[in-house]
Amino acid sequence: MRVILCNTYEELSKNAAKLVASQICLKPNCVLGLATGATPIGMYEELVRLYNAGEIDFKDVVTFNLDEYYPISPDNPQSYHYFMNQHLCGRVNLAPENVHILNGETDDPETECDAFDALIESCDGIDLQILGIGRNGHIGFNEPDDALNTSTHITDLTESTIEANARFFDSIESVPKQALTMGIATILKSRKIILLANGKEKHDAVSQLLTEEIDTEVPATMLKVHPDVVLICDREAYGDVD
Ligand SMILES: O=P(O)(O)OC[C@H]1O[C@](O)(CO)[C@@H](O)[C@@H]1O
Repeated sequence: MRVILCNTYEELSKNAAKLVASQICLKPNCVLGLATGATPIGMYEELVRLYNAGEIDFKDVVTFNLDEYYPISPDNPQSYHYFMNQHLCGRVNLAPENVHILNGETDDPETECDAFDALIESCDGIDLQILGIGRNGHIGFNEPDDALNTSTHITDLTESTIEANARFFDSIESVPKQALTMGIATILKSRKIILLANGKEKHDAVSQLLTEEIDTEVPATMLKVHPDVVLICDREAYGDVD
């Protein structure tokens, strides 16, 4: 795993956006796997800036989002549909038919998840997957457990994730208790992966990732089997602070 250590969140965001922009320039019809949460917001800001400067074009780019709460309406400002529209899709020329986000309102989650994996396969897989990391080491919403699901699936959120994400909701009671998420194999099939982490809250997860053996109780450690992962993190997350 290559590590790019950054001094600031701005530097982290620009480095991540630069790698995404290079992917788009190399392959204008590339398939991107996208993440939500607080961490990638700066990267999306930078991508929008590059788009407005005429440096990248999203016309033929295809996207698949990692996860979505369940149940949740796409109109809910805390849904990942809403997030993506606000931070990227509504601000660049991504074609709506090329944007794929799991439906948090489906009454048949299993069929929804199977169809999502099949659609990724039919697009010849993900070229570049962006990931954040949960405080407990989750990637997507693959929570620590004694076994991990390989394909896209519905999952229960842990108390730790519900508490961490309550900051985005009116109250902890409003945080959905479940989510739909790409599975570990869905993520690992991506040709290249960028993992973003900033802030001291992520230090334990990052240090477990870098120092521990593969362990389903720290789902991010599964990334160690992938040949092309870049961790872009700040010094607080890395632990390199005075
Ligand atoms: O960037 P944050 O808000 O700390 O979230 C960490 C990760 O957890 C999630 O909320 C769940 O997948 C992701 O969206 C994010 O990458």
